[in-house]
Amino acid sequence: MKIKSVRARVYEWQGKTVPPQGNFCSNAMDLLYAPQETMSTFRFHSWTVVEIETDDGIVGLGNVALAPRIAKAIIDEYLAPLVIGHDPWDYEYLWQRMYRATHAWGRKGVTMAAISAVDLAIWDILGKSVNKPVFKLLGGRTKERIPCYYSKLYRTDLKAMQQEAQKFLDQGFKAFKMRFGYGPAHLQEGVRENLRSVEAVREVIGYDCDLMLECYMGWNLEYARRMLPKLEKFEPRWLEEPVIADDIDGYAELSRLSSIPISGGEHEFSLYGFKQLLDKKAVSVVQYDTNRVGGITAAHKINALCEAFSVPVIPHAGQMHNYHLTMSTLASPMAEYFPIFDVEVGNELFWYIFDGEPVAENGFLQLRDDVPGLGLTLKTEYLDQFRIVE
Ligand SMILES: O=C(O)[C@H](O)[C@H](O)[C@@H](O)CO
Ligand SMILES: [Mg+2]
Repeated sequence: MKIKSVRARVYEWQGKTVPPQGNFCSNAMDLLYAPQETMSTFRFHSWTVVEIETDDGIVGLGNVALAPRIAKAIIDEYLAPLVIGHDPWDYEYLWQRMYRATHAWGRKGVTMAAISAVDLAIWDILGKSVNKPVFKLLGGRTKERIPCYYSKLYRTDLKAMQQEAQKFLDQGFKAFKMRFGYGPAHLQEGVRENLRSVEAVREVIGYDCDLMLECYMGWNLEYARRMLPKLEKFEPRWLEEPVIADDIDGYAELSRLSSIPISGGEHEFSLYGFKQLLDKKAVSVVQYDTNRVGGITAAHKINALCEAFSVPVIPHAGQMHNYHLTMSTLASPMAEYFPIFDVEVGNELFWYIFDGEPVAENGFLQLRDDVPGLGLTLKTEYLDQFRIVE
């Protein structure tokens, strides 16, 4: 079998979006004087879809949501010529070919995300060619069902956050991730607001549910040092991305300092990036995203590394490419889950592009043994609300 063609198209959402609310999620821009709404930099309203076809007509689907137009250009210009004409079963060779050919400028960030999208499509082909779901090629079924956590609860007025938490508690979720709205720039009032929002959510879900706290790189080491002792009484499962991804020593200090597990990884790339995080004991929960980190080829290796370090892997984002990695290893106890919502930040856009994504039931997800490959097809229902860039 040989790869015959690689097609990368950008799906740009033109439909309704929920306007960004002020302080709905602390983020890396908050520390700068940024008069415009700071989350505008972190809105994922377009997505690159990769379709790889083999000479015997199998089509594999991949996807990438970071800098989609740039990712498409990298795929068209650099990555497609490196894989066309080759056997997709030589996936390690093809991964190394893409990684090494772009190494001078691409080891992390959008190039690694583009490599991930091509790699996902290759694995989709592998599964389809042997009529097996991808997780069966990685280690098989390690769980009857995948526990997942409800991930949204962007900061808004406390009553609305409590109603949202109640709604999904009633749907059987036992774990919830909420977002802080404030960071160092918002002074003591922001500290108080942050604590009040955690208290409000805990009031609804109680202490028999897990609560994860998301900073999305919006704090810094000094602020996190001040906040951690104040958060201990809320028994968070983890505190996520308190500092920017490059501040690995900052992560390591916070991990040493507090009993609250520090999580991160959605902005880290490649096996080597995670070796560094683990060697420095920077995180207690690893959260790579398979469509960023280097695809399934890289994520599978990182799973093994995390198993050796006894650090759990709970991939960023509830999307099919991550579920196959979680299903196939005991190192990954659960998955993140973004329910279907009106398009807001864009985490939910996946639902508008693909069919096949499992819907959570009672806080669990299921992957089927009889659906080959990744298990996704391209949705047609919302096609008229996208501008497609060929
Ligand atoms: O962990 C997450 O889900 C990410 O950080 C979100 O995608 C981002 O939108 C911030 O909430
Ligand atoms: Mg996060």
